[in-house]
Amino acid sequence: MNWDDNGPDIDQRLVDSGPDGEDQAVEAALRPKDLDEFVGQEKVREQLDLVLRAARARGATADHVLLSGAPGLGKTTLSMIIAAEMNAPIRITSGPAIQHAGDLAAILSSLQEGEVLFLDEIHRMSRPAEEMLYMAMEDFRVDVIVGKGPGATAIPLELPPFTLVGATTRAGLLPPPLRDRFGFTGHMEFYEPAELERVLHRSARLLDVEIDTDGAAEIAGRSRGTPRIANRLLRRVRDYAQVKADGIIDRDIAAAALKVYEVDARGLDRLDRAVLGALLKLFGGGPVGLSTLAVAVGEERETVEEVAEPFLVREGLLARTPRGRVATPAAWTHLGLVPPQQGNGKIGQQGLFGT
Ligand SMILES: Nc1ncnc2c1ncn2[C@@H]1O[C@H](COP(=O)(O)OP(=O)(O)OP(=O)(O)O)[C@@H](O)[C@H]1O
Repeated sequence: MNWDDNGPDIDQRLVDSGPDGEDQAVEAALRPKDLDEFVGQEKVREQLDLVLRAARARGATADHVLLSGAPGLGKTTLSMIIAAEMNAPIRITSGPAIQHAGDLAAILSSLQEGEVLFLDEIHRMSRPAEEMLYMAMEDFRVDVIVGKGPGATAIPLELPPFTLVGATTRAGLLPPPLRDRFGFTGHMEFYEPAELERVLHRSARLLDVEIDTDGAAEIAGRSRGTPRIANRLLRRVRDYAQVKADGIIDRDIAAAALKVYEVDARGLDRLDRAVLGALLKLFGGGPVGLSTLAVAVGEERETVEEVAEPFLVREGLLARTPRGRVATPAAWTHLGLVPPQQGNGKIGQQGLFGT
């Protein structure tokens, strides 16, 4: 198995919150273009609106903005909205693409006045680049080092004022000196089902797909609080509706389509249910060690820990304890099983997709 610091390399899952090739093509068309169109995230939206309005009123460049939150919640989208609201161009790059301070100097020195620089995964930048960024953010200046060893000289380079929008999945990973240089930090939360329904209705309109209220609710409930996943599920349900029905998405069509794609009523997929199923059926709900659980489902430890568990924990279906992994009562209910003290872990009446 390939395994880099991005996480385990398993087949792209329908419920993965990272982008896939098809997403990248479609996402551009589905991105809200201004703050009014951007669904949910009320706090971040309201605060950002103030920051941007004030900057516009002063005729100044907006303060640097840090956006933290899980993949697919709209950080890239918000950075584009910031540029649009400031009527400024945007440059998009990412931490892993900037390994040398020189890479960053080249980008910074080519920015136009007022330009927005979106730096995704800012926590994965190299240390020398990060240190150059401190000075660039604060003084709009960088020192370019020319030559090596004792003869090396630092040539100061003035930069035009710009707005840095940094995105990170975990603000806690940023060194405090970097975090402190952002004038505004917005934490993006997972979306409520009702908000995802609004995202879905909007996307369906743009994709020219007919969907009713119940159909949108059915997809929203399975989208793990993430607009990217909601939009991806919508496209798969649209395919099903076109091939198997009249193209209109209602609750039954959405449920039938997502049964085919093995995404259940709470958004768990085959891997999630395999982990949960093993924990319940083979180990009586735990506690069981991670390695044992991984062997039981035929996956790597990292896959179970990094890919399946975070959502199961977030959903309150699994707990990580010092003695091992433990299923919660909700896990038994979700898989239609009866906890041992009530009935020795026998399979109950409910089917997996009906719960
Ligand atoms: N609030 C929202 N309203 C409507 N659509 C949204 C919203 N947030 C995200 N989306 C849609 O979800 C998709 C993913 O959003 P985006 O690329 O901005 O996420 P991200 O947080 O930058 O993810 P990553 O960290 O993986 O780059 C886009 O198609 C975007 O249109």
